[in-house]
Amino acid sequence: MAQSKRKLKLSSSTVSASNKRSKLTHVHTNPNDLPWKTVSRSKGAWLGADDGILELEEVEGVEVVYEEGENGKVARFNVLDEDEEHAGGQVEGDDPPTGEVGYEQEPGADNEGDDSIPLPETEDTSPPEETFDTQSLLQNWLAYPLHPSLLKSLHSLSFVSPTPIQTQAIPLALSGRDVIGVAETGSGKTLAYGLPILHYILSRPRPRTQVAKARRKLSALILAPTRELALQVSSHLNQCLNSINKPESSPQISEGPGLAGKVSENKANAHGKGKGKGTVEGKSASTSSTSTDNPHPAKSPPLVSVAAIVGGMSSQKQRRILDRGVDILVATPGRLWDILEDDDTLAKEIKTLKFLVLDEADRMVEAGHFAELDNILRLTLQQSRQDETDPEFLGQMGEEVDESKHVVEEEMQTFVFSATMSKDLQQNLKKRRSGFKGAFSKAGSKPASTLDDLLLRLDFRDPEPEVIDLSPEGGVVSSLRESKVECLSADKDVYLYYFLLRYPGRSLVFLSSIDGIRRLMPLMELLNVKAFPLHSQLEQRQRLKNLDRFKSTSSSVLLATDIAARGLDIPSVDHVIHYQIPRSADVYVHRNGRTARANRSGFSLIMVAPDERRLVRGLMGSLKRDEAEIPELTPDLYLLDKLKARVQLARQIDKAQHKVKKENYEKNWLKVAAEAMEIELDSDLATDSEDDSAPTKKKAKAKVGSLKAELKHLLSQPLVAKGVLAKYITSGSVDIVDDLLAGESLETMLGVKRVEAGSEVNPARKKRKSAGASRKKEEDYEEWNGFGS
Ligand SMILES: Nc1ncnc2c1ncn2[C@@H]1O[C@H](COP(=O)(O)OP(=O)(O)OP(=O)(O)O)[C@@H](O)[C@H]1O
Repeated sequence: MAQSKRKLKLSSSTVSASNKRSKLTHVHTNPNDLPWKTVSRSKGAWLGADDGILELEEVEGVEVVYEEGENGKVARFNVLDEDEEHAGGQVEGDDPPTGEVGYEQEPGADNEGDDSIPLPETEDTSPPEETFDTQSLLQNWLAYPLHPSLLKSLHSLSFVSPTPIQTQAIPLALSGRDVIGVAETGSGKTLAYGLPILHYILSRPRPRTQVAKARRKLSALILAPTRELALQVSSHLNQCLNSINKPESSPQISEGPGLAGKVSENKANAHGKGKGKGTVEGKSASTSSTSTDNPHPAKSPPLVSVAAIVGGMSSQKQRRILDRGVDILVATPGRLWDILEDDDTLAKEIKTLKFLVLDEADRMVEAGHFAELDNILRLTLQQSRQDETDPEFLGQMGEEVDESKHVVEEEMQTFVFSATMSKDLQQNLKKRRSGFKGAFSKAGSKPASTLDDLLLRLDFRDPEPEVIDLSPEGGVVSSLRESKVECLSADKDVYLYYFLLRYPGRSLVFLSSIDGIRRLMPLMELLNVKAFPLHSQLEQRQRLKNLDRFKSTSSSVLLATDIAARGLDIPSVDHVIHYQIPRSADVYVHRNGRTARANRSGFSLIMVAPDERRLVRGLMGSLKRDEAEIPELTPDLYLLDKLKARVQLARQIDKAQHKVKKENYEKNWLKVAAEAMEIELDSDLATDSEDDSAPTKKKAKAKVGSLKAELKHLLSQPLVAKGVLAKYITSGSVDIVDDLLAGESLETMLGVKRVEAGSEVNPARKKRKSAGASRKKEEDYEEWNGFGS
């Protein structure tokens, strides 16, 4: 039920009123007599329609004193003179650190342990500071004893409740257990392990001044298979730290004694006008002055630092960041191992980690990181285990390892998370005590796969790591609508083009090879489709740039290899298209997982050529599903046919352009080679390579020009649906006026209604068709011979 809410906000000056020159002006026993002010609620404070609060009021400069009365403790409210209250040395424009207290506080309750926490600070243009009541606004998080600053961050991110994997993993992780978490794509696994790590670091008393002086000791290592995923994980964690790392909002990692110290440090920061963020890939930490007199404020380090170490980016810069020390390191195994080979300090820190996380462990093995990963994991073994893995040691081994010999400073916790992990592997991991020996001892049975082998090398300190398996049946999330389209390989371009025009949105198209992307890119460009490539042969800077462009362009296409299949959290991907069949069921699940994330809806389409049907059947079989269950998308063959001409023309242009480029390259090469060898080229060849107006070149260019003009003309013609008369839209067999007036018509296809892709699929067949029926289907298919190339 909607209600008004009142908050009593105490400033530090009121908490320690006796130390300051505050002047008591009124004493009230009825809270309604206090000078309440209505608080305007900013967008950031919106928690959904059912947060139940219509109006929020706050009161400032009030001291609460509890007095023993006849019926127990009663609250008395001392209202302080406003001017006097701010005369406590507070710097202008700087909000004092506040200790807000819920109005409905139990008499006698201690202010320090109260749940109410300040809202995150905003930039200079911020509205009056707001308060909220954790009890009612973050009640779904209350069961978890997370650091108050983290709760504040969750609120500012509008993460009203934990996701199911977070609900299960966080308490276990907080209680020191090792966790193996398997949950559907987009279900919030990063914070399922990330929040306990941040909580641990934030809860250790560490004043900012100390943070600035000493090199930080690495607390957590998160390993991810791809650069993009590693960068994303670090930025996700930094997102939670944004308000925490601001010097003004939290001068100490944990609330310790010394409120006065807090106040003075905040004042100093206010003079420096510093506001900062966490460190990602060397991005600047917070900038603030530590002295009010310093005209050149020094950079102040973030309270918790997270760094990403990935290949393809300046390793010197990454080494510099590591030299300063970080709390959380997110890395791809390859680059990390490169660095570790010359960085003994870091290697030592890895030996005494508090948290080791393997995100998407199964992909890490596929990505060919086995050797590096294995080397890194060896560093995390307890000493006796390291001996155990040593080949020389193996030869001598035959006895039980004496666990009591281990001297462990602080037990490392291990978290392994993925959306796909076989049940067998989960069981093996759980029984890793015996499995571990099995993996290394000569007599032990061999692990089932490389992944089993690798994961069995993980040195869980927990005798029985907890396995949480929330993976959905069949591997796909319930908010995803899957579909398929059957077509000849040569027609996939036309079908893709049709799909992109018919269902505008953000589409992620997966191809199995980089060559395929290189072939499709120019076609997309010629057809005026906004497409960006993403594959491993692009420079890292370009990869990130393309990802950013895709994220920020509402109707665009990302043509990607499977480096984009795992973990990438791109908001609002409407469609995932499997242009080529994924090579395994896991890849199918992860590719699909780029859409329909965090309970949003999504659509996936798999393009199946006749020779790929067997593969798809196998793929679905591994997911314990029937291929016939996947509904078919029903393209409009009339429009498809019309698009064929455009695609064919684009192909011709591309071919002609390619030929010109190739000839240029060859001739240039010939010229360079001839010069190097000091020989003279045949006159024809020499003229051709130098002169742009040479007849052959001229001819080729003219051909490209005329084809381009033809395509331009075609693209300028509206694509008109069957039965629609473009000139007389109220005539013809289809009346499109209503749709046009309602804005429901698709601009690129006249007479075609704007609909979601999911609404144009044939209902799924529950059971495999009878032999006769499937023969009929094959015949239909033969009949529709496609477009050819
Ligand atoms: N408690 C929450 N409430 C709302 N959104 C959340 C919550 N936790 C995480 N999210 C958001 O959900 C999205 C998906 O989270 P995340 O990337 O961690 O998923 P994932 O399970 O790791 O996915 P994948 O398996 O594809 O890697 C992110 O945008 C994240 O910000």
